[in-house]
Amino acid sequence: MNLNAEHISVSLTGADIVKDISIRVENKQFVGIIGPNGCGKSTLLKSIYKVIKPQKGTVFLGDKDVIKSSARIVSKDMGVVGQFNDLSFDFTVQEMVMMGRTPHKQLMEADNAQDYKIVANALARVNLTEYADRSYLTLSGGEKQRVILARAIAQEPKFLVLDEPTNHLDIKYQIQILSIVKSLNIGVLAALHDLPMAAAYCDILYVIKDGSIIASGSPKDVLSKELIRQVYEIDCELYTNPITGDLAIAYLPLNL
Ligand SMILES: Nc1ncnc2c1ncn2[C@@H]1O[C@H](COP(=O)(O)OP(=O)(O)OP(=O)(O)O)[C@@H](O)[C@H]1O
Repeated sequence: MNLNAEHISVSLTGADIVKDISIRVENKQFVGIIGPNGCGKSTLLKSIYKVIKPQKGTVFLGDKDVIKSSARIVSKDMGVVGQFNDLSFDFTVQEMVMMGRTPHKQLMEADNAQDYKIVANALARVNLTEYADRSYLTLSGGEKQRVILARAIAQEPKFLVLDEPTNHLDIKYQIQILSIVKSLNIGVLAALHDLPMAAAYCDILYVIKDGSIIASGSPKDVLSKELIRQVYEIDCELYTNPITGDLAIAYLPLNL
């Protein structure tokens, strides 16, 4: 399913945070958004998944107008793994993941055997089968992150938005989460911090600085030491990892 966000502008408390950004995710592409802390990645994603209403711009998922459609309608197609997933009330892991089934049910419709099967499969996918009866609030940050991904998988979305999905995760689970997301074979828009990881998993990268896109294209075309210096204010050398053949980055010390 294609996502087409055009001319998105968001101002918060008088400050222009997202400035006329357009982003396109073609069917089944994995598209990454990179940029330094505070550049507007989360704000842009929130305006795409309906938490913030942008002052200007349009968002279409397939032929559905995301901004004008109800959250319930959009959630039939769009899954979201946000940055902060804390709750005021406690639920079991299984209950949390079952919430992913809500968009597909009528009001008060009971969970059926098929829902339980989908939830069990989603938990297995993120290696949390044994955690089904655990209290969500007692989990570590990384375990919570995997539960939220399982919830999104149980939702069976046609498009997934991820805001720094590998926060809190150790290296094995960073790789696992991105590999699972890739294997879903649906359109993905993800804000990512780790540049080599973004290069390895994304078909297209958009680079944001101060609320504007300053570069976009394939990771190979976009990532250069000049761009990384311009965006992150750090010197580096890029090279090809001799073992994996992937892009690798050696960051050079800051002169403090
Ligand atoms: N509700 C708000 N009111 C005022 N300013 C806000 C609000 N939400 C976010 N901002 C500001 O907007 C800017 C962009 O924030 P955003 O969370 O989009 O950045 P980000 O690129 O996702 O950063 P990070 O990589 O640190 O998660 C920041 O300066 C932030 O302080």
